[in-house]
Amino acid sequence: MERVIKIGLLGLGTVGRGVYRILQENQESIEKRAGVKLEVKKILVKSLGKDRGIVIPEGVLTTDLADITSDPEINIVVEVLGGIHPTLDYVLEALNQGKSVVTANKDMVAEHGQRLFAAAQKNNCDLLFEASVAGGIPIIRTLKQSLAGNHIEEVFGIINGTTNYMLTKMTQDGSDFQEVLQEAQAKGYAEADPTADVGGHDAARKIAILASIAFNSRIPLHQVYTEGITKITADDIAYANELGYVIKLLGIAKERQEGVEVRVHPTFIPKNHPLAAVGDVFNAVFVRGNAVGDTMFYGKGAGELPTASAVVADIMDAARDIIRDVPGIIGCTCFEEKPVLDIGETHSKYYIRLQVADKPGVLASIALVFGNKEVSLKSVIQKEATGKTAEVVLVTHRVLEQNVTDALMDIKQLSSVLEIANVIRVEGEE
Ligand SMILES: NC(=O)C1=CN([C@@H]2O[C@H](COP(=O)(O)OP(=O)(O)OC[C@H]3O[C@@H](n4cnc5c(N)ncnc54)[C@H](OP(=O)(O)O)[C@@H]3O)[C@@H](O)[C@H]2O)C=CC1
Ligand SMILES: N[C@@H](CC=O)C(=O)O
Repeated sequence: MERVIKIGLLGLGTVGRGVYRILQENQESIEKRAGVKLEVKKILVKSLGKDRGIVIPEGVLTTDLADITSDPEINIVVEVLGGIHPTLDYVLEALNQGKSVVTANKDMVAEHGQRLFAAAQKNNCDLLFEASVAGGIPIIRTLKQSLAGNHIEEVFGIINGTTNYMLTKMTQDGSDFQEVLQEAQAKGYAEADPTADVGGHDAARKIAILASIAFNSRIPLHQVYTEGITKITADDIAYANELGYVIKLLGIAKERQEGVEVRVHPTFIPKNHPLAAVGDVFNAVFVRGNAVGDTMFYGKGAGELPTASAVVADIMDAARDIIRDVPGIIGCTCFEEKPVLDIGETHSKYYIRLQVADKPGVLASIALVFGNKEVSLKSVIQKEATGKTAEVVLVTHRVLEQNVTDALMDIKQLSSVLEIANVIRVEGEE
C-alpha cells in the first residue's frame, strides 16, 4: 500500500500559503524525490472565514491546535505562525507528541533553540529551520552538512530582505523610508511587526542562528550588537555614493582567539564589493571555512515562494527520515560555550558625520581629539558651510571601536560641535 505522510500546517499567511501551493503544484516530483506522498491534513489559522486567495478543501482549516497535535496520523508539523507566544508552546506540544517540526520562525529558534532542540532529541524528532535564515537560500543545511568538515572563521552578509529592498529603493530611486517600508509590507517581506526588520532585530536573530551553527556554540540573542537602518538619511546615502560606497545592513560573525564577535549594523561597503550588487529583496551570505576558503550564497531572502521553497525542502527531509526511521539524526544539541566579545573590542573603519560651527580651527580641534584616542583619520571633508554651521564628514582608518566611542564622547563636549549626526562602520576593504 502507498505510504502517505500527513502534515499539519500551523499558519496560512504569506509563507503557509506558499508551502501549500508548492506541495500541490509540485506534488508529483516532490513525491518521487521524497520517496513518499505528502498530504496536508489540517491547517491551523486564527480566522476560518478569511479570503486567502487559494482553494482549501472543506474541513482542512481549523482553529483548534489539538486537531493537529493529537492526531496520530499527522507526523510532521510545519510552524509558519510566527512570534513566540503561543507558538513556542504549540511547537513543544507537537514535539512532545512525537511529531517532527519544520519552522521558519527565527524569533523562536534564536531565543529558545536550546529548549526546542532538547525536546526534539528527547522525542527522537527532527526540528528543521532552514527558512528561518535568508529565505530561499539553503544556508543552514550548508553550514550543518556541506561545510561540516571546515573550521568556519567568518559568516557575514545581507540577511534581511525588507531592509535590503528599502535601502536599494532609497539609493536608486531616492524613495522615502516610510513609503518603501509599506511597499515591502505589501509584498509580504516584512515581519508582522516591521520594527523587527528596520530595527535590525530580525537580522540579529538570523546572525545569532548562523553564528551558533558556524562556531558550534550558542550565541545569546541579547549579546548580538544590533543597530537598524532607522537613522540612515538621504544625506548618508549621498555621501556614501560620493565616497565610493553603498550602504547595506549586514550581519557579521567572526571567530577570533579571544571569542566570537557577532553584530548587525548598517555598513558602508565599496561599490565594487560583491555584496554591493545584491539589491532588492535578495540576500547573500559569505562563509569562510579553513578548508573550502571563501564561498558566497545568493538568493531571495523573503517572500512567499522563496521562503516556502526552504520549508518544503525541510518537510521532504523530515519525511525521508520518518520513512527510514531515523528522525533527529542531525541535531543541534552538542556545542561549546564561547565568549561573545563586546562591540568595543571590534575593529572597523568609521564614517562620521558631524554638524559643527562654521569657524576657523574647528577641524583641527576635532582631529586633535581623535589623535589623542589613537583614531587616525583617512579623509576629512567639510561641506555645506553657511557661515554659521557646516557639515563635516570624516572617514577613519581601521581602529578599535572603543577608541572611536571614547573620542566621540570627548568630541560631543566641544562647544564647536553641534551634533554627531551619524556614525556608520565601513567594511569590505583593506
Ligand atoms: N514573510 C516572509 O518573507 C518570511 C517569513 N518568515 C517567518 O515565517 C513565519 C510566518 O510568516 P508570514 O507567513 O509572513 O506571517 P503571516 O502573518 O502572513 O501569517 C501568519 C499565519 O499564522 C496564523 N496565526 C498567527 N497566529 C495564530 C494563532 N495564535 N493561532 C492560529 N493561527 C495563527 C495567521 O492566521 P490568519 O490567516 O487566520 O490570520 C496566518 O495565517 C514567521 O515566523 C516569519 O518570521 C521567514 C522567512 C521569510
Ligand atoms: N522580514 C524578513 C522575512 C524573512 O526572513 C526579511 O525581510 O528578511
